[in-house]
Amino acid sequence: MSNYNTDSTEGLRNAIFDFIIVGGGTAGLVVANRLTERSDVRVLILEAGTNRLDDPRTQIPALGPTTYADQDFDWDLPTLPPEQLHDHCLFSTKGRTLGGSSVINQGLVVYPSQAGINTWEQLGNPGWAHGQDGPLQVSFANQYIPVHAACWQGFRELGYPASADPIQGIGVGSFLAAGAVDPATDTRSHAGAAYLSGPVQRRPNLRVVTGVHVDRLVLEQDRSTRTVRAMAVKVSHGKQTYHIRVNNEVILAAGAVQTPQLLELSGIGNGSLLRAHGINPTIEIPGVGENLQDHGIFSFGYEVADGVSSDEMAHDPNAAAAAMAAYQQDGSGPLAMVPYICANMPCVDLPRAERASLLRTIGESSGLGPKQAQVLQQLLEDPDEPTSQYTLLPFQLDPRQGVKSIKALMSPAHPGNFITLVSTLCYPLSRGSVHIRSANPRDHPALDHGILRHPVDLELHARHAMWMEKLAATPSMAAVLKENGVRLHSPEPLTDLEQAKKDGGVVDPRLRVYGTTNIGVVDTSIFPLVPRGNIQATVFAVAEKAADLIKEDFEGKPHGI
Ligand SMILES: Cc1cc2nc3c(=O)[nH]c(=O)nc-3n(C[C@H](O)[C@H](O)[C@H](O)COP(=O)(O)OP(=O)(O)OC[C@H]3O[C@@H](n4cnc5c(N)ncnc54)[C@H](O)[C@@H]3O)c2cc1C
Repeated sequence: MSNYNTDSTEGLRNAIFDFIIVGGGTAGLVVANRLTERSDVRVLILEAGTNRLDDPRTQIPALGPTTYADQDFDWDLPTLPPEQLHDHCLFSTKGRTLGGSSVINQGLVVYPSQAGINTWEQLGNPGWAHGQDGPLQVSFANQYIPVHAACWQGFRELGYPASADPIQGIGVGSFLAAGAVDPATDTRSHAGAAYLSGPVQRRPNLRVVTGVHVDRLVLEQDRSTRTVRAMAVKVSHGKQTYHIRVNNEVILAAGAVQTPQLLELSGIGNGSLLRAHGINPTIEIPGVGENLQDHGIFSFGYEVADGVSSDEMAHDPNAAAAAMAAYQQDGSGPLAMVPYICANMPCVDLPRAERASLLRTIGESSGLGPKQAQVLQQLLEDPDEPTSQYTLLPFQLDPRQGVKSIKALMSPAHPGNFITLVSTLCYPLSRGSVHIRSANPRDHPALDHGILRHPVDLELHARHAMWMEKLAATPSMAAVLKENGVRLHSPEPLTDLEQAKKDGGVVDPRLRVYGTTNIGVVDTSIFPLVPRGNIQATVFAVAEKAADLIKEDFEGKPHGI
């Protein structure tokens, strides 16, 4: 499916690599690119999914949603029905293709706040603070329609004009989100395009193999130093399984759900849980798979007034054909990029006394460790930190009862034109978990997003939902919405598809799993605290920094280059 052939497993059985990267996704490709800048380091990327780098659905910016629930692109993982959501199932879309979730995501580039990222240092990770730069192409759309201007104006009417500096991550207020789109080609700039471009693909020291599922790491214990070393990874390819040996280090970059799964399958995790599944624990780290964080989103859909344009290409074949013709002619039109108006909003209608009593409950009713409770309290008390990110989506989301996949959520069920206002919690207090259900690597793990488990999250979600209604009622917004039009709303928060896990002790500040000498983790699973808003910019930044650390460590070794 791509000119870049990554199908062959020939010679892998007897090969040995300096680094093996598990997962050719967002973080994995960054690290591979940076490590292979040194020509004498041999790197292997093992990606379970497909290679669709040449597929138009991965190139045309607005076509990402056409890949959802398609097994060639999306793991479409099931989740546990949480009791606090009256047992409604949530769903979890995750990239299953070279480039990972960055290939299928919505493309918003939102920069984290300085205060939020700086808490990572407070949580015991020296050297992990706010910074920037990299080859990802980021640009602004130019396909604005009246609903964008109305929303922008609506925020102003409520006293929240453009924020001080969304790129530096300071202040609250509305902002125009950039998109991961290369303005020179009008194509999506995902991890594959930015970090696995032609010249990188041709590096002789980089091998990429897709369609190979990593089942577990093969570990060896050094009894004298009481440390564990990864000797190889066990992979399956069709009906075959084999071990691929590693010289230096295995980097786990399989994402927030599958990295903990792989650690547990390899014997690293909570001892009693592993034994219950017949796995002998090699290193007992109880926090593996715990502390899963999910922003959670609430959405309200509004039918727009007659004659106001929004998402006609989603339900009108003529509009879709016109959009494709415009894109093919000069990269213009709604397929080129979906522009997003966003706002970082504090919880404005929460009186000071109520806020104080709400904040007192932070540490009382959740699995938050004291350090996390402390930094979250600090962020929630900070007047310059938002508690929700609002986003205007110029299309229909219909979170009706019984919707079990993101594909159904995004398939227009109503004939009219719609917009959707979404509120996403910035710093959720609820915590979930992800753990294996069995020792079979093909069984999906038990995924519990934890959404709404903490009462503060429920209160903030509810108050932000009410404020979204205020926004919709501003004169500018009301002018573009249909009076008494169809309304679509979440019966409860959806997951926003982001998770991050930190357990107070799975990796050290150089991202190496405790008790091991050569197992690193580089993906969203190592975020100590999920940053506010959409997180891909942070994933790219973290992976860049991680690559520097890995190179430094490699060079510091006696056999280093
Ligand atoms: C639908 C959707 C929309 C999103 N929209 C936005 C947005 O607009 N803006 C934004 O900032 N963020 C967005 N995100 C989030 C962002 O894209 C992700 O957080 C980020 O890309 C995750 O990077 P990662 O490296 O942790 O994991 P991934 O990029 O998911 O990479 C993990 C890789 O590991 C592979 N893998 C897993 N298990 C195995 C195994 N056992 N063996 C081999 N390979 C394996 C997977 O196939 C995958 O390729 C969105 C995410 C999704 C899913």
